[in-house]
Amino acid sequence: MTSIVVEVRIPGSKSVTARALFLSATAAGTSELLHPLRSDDTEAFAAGLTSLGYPVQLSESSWTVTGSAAGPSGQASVYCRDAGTAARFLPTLAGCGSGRFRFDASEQLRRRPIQPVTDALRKLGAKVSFEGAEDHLPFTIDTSGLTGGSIEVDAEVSSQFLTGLLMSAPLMRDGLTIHVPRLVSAPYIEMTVRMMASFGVRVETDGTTFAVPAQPYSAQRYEVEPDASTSSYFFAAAALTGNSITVSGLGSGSLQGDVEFARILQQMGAEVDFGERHITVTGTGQLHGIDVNMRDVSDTMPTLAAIAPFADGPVRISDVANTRVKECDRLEACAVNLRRLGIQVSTGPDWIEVQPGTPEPALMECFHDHRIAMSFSITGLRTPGITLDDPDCVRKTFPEFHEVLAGVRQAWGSSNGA
Ligand SMILES: O=C(O)C1=C[C@@H](OP(=O)(O)O)[C@@H](O)[C@H](O)C1
Ligand SMILES: C=C(OP(=O)(O)O)C(=O)O
Repeated sequence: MTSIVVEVRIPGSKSVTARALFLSATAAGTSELLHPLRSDDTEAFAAGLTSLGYPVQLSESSWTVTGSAAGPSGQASVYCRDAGTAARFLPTLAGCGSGRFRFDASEQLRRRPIQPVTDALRKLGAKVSFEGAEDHLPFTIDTSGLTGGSIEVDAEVSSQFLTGLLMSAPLMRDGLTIHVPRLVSAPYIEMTVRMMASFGVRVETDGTTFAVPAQPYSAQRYEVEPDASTSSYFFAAAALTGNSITVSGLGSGSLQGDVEFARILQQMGAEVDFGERHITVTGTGQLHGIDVNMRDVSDTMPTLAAIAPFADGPVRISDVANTRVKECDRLEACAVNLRRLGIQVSTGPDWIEVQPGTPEPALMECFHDHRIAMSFSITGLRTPGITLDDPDCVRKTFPEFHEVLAGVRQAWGSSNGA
């Protein structure tokens, strides 16, 4: 079977956009971000920086950030909406300033863990007062700058705790050495270290200790690469339907660990051309069962779980405990929806196993989680009649998802002569 390759334009990476915004804000001068992601999460991040005194101007294809080497000063209130990145990265920046800074978020994000961040703030000299539950948002930071020095941070629940501290470390009086006994989602830390280098700051690391001297960032003109986690839905769609898709701007040089999702599809039987700056996935009509550890790429766990029933054997995904503390408990959310489709599934504390089967039409419960909505939309390519209870929740990272998916289907349809 020959299939026509459809190229899909994927918006900028959420994680790269958030880091580029942070690093631009803390570099004296004006930085320009090219092709950033415009979505609920990155708008919350940009608005948070603007509230802290680092104005971000948003236009269609580039954003301009007016940075300053000094931490924020005075009083500010930051509302993080649903964005884990904003809640975990911005408080340490606020701590490096001088004044009183209040942080709050949606009900969903208020429930998510943040204690390693607030513990670190206190150890480094700030006062943190919680309004409701201890060690959760909302809280207020009273600070006159962070001393820095040496600290231990457990990043087993989220790597975002470490990223916020790393990016803030050059602003601390003595710089910061961080000992990290446990780390999940390690590729995101590599991304942080590589992007800090792009903005002029070197981190010395052996993988468990990270040493960052006090030093200035430098302003940049920075190109944001397409989002690899978002690309996973289109790669999965191609693998599932026997079509071909290319994403340009992603490949072996990517900053994002989630590009590895394409290689998982390859192990399952898809044909994958993994270039330096493009990835093409072609469905072969074969999708094999797999036993795969997704600790490094867990944002793509729901993508795989949602296409798993179509494999010719069980799909077992392991080492993904922290997907239980994302926008929702993603292991349970996948299990609930797969069962609604009539598929046999079992879960444990950090794993899910999906049996092969033929999904029946059903209403999918999104749990206000963009990744659940996008993943089960892909299941719908093979099972007409699958609907979502909250299709708009995709706006967290990809407001145009449904339109773009419809466009890809149409392009495939016409290339197949349909
Ligand atoms: O640093 C980042 O940009 C992110 C890190 C990951 O979180 P965890 O480290 O909590 O797994 C990922 O799930 C999230 O979407 C973005
Ligand atoms: C976990 C995610 O987001 P957050 O940055 O809110 O943690 C996600 O995008 O899948």
